[in-house]
Amino acid sequence: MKILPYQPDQSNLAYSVGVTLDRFIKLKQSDFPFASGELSQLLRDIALAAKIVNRETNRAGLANIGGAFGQTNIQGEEQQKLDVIANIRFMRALSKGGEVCAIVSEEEDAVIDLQNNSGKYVVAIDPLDGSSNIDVNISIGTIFSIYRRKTPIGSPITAEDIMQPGNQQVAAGYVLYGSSTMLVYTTGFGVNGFTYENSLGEFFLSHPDIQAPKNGTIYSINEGLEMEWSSGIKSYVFSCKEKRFQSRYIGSLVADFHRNLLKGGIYLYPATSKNPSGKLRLLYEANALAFLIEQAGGKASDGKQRILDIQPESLHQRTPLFIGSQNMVDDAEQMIQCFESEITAISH
Ligand SMILES: O=P(O)(O)OC[C@H]1O[C@](O)(COP(=O)(O)O)[C@@H](O)[C@@H]1O
Ligand SMILES: [Mg+2]
Ligand SMILES: [Mg+2]
Repeated sequence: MKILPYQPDQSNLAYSVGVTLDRFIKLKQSDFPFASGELSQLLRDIALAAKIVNRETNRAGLANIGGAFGQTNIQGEEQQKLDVIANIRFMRALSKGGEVCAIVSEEEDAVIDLQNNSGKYVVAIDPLDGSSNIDVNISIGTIFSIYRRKTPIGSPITAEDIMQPGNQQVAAGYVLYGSSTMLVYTTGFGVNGFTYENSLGEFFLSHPDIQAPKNGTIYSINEGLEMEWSSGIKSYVFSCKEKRFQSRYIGSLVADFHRNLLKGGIYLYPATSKNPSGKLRLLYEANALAFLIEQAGGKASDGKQRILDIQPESLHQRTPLFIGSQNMVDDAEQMIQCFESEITAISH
């Protein structure tokens, strides 16, 4: 009986499909000798729900799942059907998985206690990001943050478990439902992106160890709100125009963030009279993207402080957000603070 050592094929006849997300999670888990596999399973549960929501988004136009749901959420925003569907899908996957004790969702007024005595993790989630783009076939996403609970497993959920600053995240990521569907995440050891291969039903590693360029030439801001900008924001955006930077704004945070993460750029959503604390939510939008951008060598600020150091006070609290390439966010912060200190000086 002949036994030969396996020789990987060199002919390139069958191209390598790459590393699946499952295998990657397993490989990365072995980096942590004391890992018990729960976080790995939780990431798999999120990936499964993402595959289902991906299918729903692909056929949103066909299957009468486009359009408004006919209710508003606690933020007073009209819920889209896909907001509600995505919320149901992620809730179900997270509750069935068994790793999670509580969920904070954009679409739920209160904390959802899964009454799971063995659940170690708290998840904050924006099930469907970019809702205004659902019906017009523009990229949308899902954003998630994962924390370890602070109180003993099995004890009642308390504010201590929920109101954790972003620097306590153990993992965070997003799913982008675009021309291709991608899942990008970090567990605090770099950022990796996976592309969904529909026909195989698998996410494959396509963007290993993503690094955000220190500088960029793209700025993303809703210019329709210019009348409400502070002079610091006006002067920063003007400086971008002077440098002939490109203005790119999709109106889906995940999609704008993803482009700027790969190409270099800055996304700005400042405070406005309509949203004096900014529009984006700290717990399930800003914190996750801030963890990712820092892991990729970029920066995230509210104009004054690091997003990840903000102590949350309410579930759906908003924050101004300046996020992207390190040097661009530094510049924006400097301009914002310089104008604000001038205004303070004048007012005294
Ligand atoms: O329409 P505006 O004011 O520019 O706001 C767009 C921003 O609001 C959001 O749609 C808010 O997120 P949701 O769609 O999850 O509510 C972001 O994705 C996007 O960046
Ligand atoms: Mg959102
Ligand atoms: Mg949303």
